[in-house]
Amino acid sequence: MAKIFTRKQVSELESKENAAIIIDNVVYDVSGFLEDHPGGPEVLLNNAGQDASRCFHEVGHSEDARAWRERFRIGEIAAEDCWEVLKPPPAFDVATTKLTWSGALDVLAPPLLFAAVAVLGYIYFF
Ligand code: HEM
Repeated sequence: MAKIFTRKQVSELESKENAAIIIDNVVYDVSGFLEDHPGGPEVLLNNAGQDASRCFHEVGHSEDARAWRERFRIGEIAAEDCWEVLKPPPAFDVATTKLTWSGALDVLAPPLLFAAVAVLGYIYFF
C-alpha cells in the first residue's frame, strides 16, 4: 500500500538530505537524485517540500523523465489534500497539424484588409 502524506508532512522534507517534491499528487524523494538531475540540483531543492507539478510540466519533460521519476515515488497525497492535476501542454506536432482555409484566412485577413484600405484610399484621394 502506498504511504499517504499530507501536504504539511511533505513541507517538512525540504533539506538536501531529505528532499521530497509533489508532482500530480504523488510524492517523490529526490534526495539521492539531486546531483544526477539533468536540470541541476537547484530546481529540485528550490521546490523541496512543495508542489512542483507546474514546473515539472512546464519544462516539458520527456517520456524518459516521466518514467524515471517513478523510481523516486515514496507515496501519495491524502485525498482531502489533493489538487487538480495539471495537464501537460500539448506538443506541437507538424504531422498532425492540418492546414485549414480558416487558419490561413486568420493569418492573411489583416494584411489583405490593410491593402484594400490603402488601394481604396489611393483611388479616393488621387
Ligand atoms: C523526480 C522528478 C524529476 C525527474 C525524474 C526529472 C528528470 C529530468 C530529465 C531526465 C531531464 C532531461 C530532459 C528530459 O529528458 O526531459 C530533466 C531536465 C530538466 N528538469 Fe527535471 N526531473 C524531475 C523534476 C523536475 C522538477 C520538479 C523541475 C522544476 C522544478 C525540473 C526542471 C528541469 C529543468 C529546468 C530541466 C532542464 C531542461 C533543459 O535543459 O531544457 N525537473 N529533468
